[in-house]
Amino acid sequence: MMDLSYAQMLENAQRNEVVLRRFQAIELALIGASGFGQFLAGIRDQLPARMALEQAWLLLADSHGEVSAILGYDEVLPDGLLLEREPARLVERLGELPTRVRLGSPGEVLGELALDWAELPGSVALMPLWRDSTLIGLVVLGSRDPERFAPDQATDFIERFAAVTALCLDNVLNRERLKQLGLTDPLTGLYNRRYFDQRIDEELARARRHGAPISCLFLDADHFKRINDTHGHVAGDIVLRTLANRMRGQLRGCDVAARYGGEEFAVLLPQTALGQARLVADRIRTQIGGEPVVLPDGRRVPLTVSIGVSTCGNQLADSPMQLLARADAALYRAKEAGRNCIMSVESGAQA
Ligand SMILES: Nc1nc2c(ncn2[C@@H]2O[C@H](COP(=O)(O)OP(=O)(O)OP(=O)(O)O)[C@@H](O)[C@H]2O)c(=O)[nH]1
Repeated sequence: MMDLSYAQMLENAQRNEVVLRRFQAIELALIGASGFGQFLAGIRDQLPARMALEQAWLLLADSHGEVSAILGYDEVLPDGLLLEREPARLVERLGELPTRVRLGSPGEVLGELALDWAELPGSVALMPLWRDSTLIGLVVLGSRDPERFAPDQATDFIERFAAVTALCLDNVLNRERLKQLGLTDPLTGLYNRRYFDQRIDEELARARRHGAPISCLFLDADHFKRINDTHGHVAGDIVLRTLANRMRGQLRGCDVAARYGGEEFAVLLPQTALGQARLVADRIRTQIGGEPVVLPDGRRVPLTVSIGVSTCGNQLADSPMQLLARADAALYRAKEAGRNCIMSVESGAQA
């Protein structure tokens, strides 16, 4: 008896592990989506493929047509996407405000919400996407199998997945908003210099108010001209994109990373003192230089970066210009010192 229940527990745990891994794989795709198109493909294509489902829909609350404007959709929407201009009507059709995941037959779960199903599913899951007490959208998953989603099943994994999806959707819409406002760099998806210059003023003022340190990194690809000359400009662009992605992977959500010029990048690290900023810089340097960039045709391009670090410490008297100028001067010293290294300067010190 004991053995049997233990075996069952083990089997359940193993099954849960597999489901969790599948969700995590999709979450990674959603987190990494650089634009709304990729995000939608994650929901519409990858989610059903990985979870062995037939269909998935994304419905977005689109009050005042803001989402359509950001995404540039007029009449024609991509497959798998619906926009609801009057979100209150979504709730009306569902019968109640969906605060939690719902599982069951299409009638039970969706009420009068009509989706253009290719084939009416046997059972569905409805995931409400909430951000800051606002329902920003819904994901509806459909399975041919009537038993697949049943009202009495545990929903912990799907709830968690819904929370991550909502966060990613919010991010991706914000990113699209910024793209539209011309504050991101189209090649790398990082912020552009205009945005960075604006944020450095705000962040320095905030650091002053809170008496918190703030650091700045200036980062430049080494011998980038040689990369362009050897492999061509298109390859150079791929290398810059890879550099940006590798850098982004080492930063926190509150850090501000921008493409400052051609092959030059700037990062603001709020609440970060010099020692910590050097550690971050070294992580970025190691990550970028760790492996060559592999081009689509298989060519491998070695890549390193030099980084200058500056910090506004206790006195916080620096202007944004001074913080930037010191990081730039430190970067120059890193180049002088042979590249693929980090140089730093603290507040008040000469670079
Ligand atoms: N592919 C590509 N190249 C760019 C872009 N922006 C700038 N560059 C190139 O980046 C190169 C920068 O070269 P340099 O400033 O001489 O510096 P470097 O070769 O990186 O050498 P060091 O910085 O001294 O290590 C130039 O050849 C630019 O044309 C871009 O968007 N795409």
